[in-house]
Amino acid sequence: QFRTSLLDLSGILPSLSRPANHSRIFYAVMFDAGSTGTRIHVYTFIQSNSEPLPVLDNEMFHSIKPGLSAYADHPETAGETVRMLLKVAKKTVPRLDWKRTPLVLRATAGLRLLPAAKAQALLDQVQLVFDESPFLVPDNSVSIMNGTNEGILAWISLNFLTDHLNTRATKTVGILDLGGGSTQITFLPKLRTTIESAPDGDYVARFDFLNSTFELYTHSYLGNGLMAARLSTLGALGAEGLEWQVFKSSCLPSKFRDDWSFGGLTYQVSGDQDGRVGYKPCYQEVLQVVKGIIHQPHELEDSNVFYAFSYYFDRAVDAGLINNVQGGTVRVRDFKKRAKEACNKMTEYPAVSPFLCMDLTYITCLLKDGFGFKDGTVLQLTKKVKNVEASWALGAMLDHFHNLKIH
Ligand SMILES: Nc1ccn([C@@H]2O[C@H](COP(=O)(O)OP(=O)(O)O)[C@@H](O)[C@H]2O)c(=O)n1
Repeated sequence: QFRTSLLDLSGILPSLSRPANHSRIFYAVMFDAGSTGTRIHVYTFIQSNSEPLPVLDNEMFHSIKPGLSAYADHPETAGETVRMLLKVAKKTVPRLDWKRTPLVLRATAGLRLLPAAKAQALLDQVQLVFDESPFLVPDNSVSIMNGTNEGILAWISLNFLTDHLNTRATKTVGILDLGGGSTQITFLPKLRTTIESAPDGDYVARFDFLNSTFELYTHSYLGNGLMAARLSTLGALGAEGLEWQVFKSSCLPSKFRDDWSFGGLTYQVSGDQDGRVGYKPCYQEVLQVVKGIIHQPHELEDSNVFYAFSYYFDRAVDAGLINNVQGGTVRVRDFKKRAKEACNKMTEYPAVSPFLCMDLTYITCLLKDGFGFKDGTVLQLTKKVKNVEASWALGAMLDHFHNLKIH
């Protein structure tokens, strides 16, 4: 059932279709509970009488910061966030459709990084808000998604939106997702060796499509999202004594000092007044977060085109590499060039964004010394495709309706 559905959707998705005479509109709501924010995606689908399956007509998107994990010690406030976002669903979905419109929430790295009991308390609050709502609450509507699914579902979303999942398509696109807590790489290998030489564990995943099984290289690195990487670089990940410790880095302007929060904790951070500052020492620091942790897939060069989104997109905008609406293509060496500029300009304090040097250097290091991309590799930086968010959320909605049997 999924095959035909996905095929059908992918063929017609690009155009904003008008409902034909005897067509029915239906809605579905996906919440993305990320480490840095919570987002709602309200999808409008059209089911026509003549077609067995629906077409994606529209996505309504809204986000709130910070993420649910910021309320680890106040779970009711997390429920409040979701209740606020539900207003978007109430505005978008006509009242008569509420009771058959499903609500689903999937949490990612923010909740994965919390102690299980604290994460569960947050999910319980969300469940309460869902149960009180006038919408349809399916079984398993609130949960933490595993990293493999996060990578695979984002791959499905992006390939679906770029028309690479139809029968005529001969190639697919890879995805690079840089979240706050975790980062994902997913692509369809051309070479058997890529699968065979992948480490044991969660590096290969499959799902069925078009009479064949797609076998993807995919991995989610927990702790290698951009915000978690900042903490590791500062030596603050899992540290004690946050009240009195000041975490220093050569990636920050030397005169900079501030409080910085992630995952419900606040850290005092500063530049290194006496030590070295700039791109080179910074690269050595961020390398510790990447070296020996990130696996280099066997094939990357002249493999698929990679779509990069989330923080890859945001930081490329901050660095002036791309337009914040259209996105565009950049090479790995462009990130490197801007990282050097940002780091070697830090003496001109106050810097506009004190973490730009660290973030751009980490992205450069992750791409080169982490995944093993070459300086000349081209990345397609994307925020939206055909007005739909580049994210795992659409793939997760398709999985909800059609059970993609990811394994
Ligand atoms: N639909 C979305 C979801 C995330 N993002 C961006 O992705 C980054 C962080 O992702 P996240 O908070 O979900 O992190 P993880 O929990 O996945 O590690 C932020 O820059 C968000 O603004 C986005 O631009 N659009």
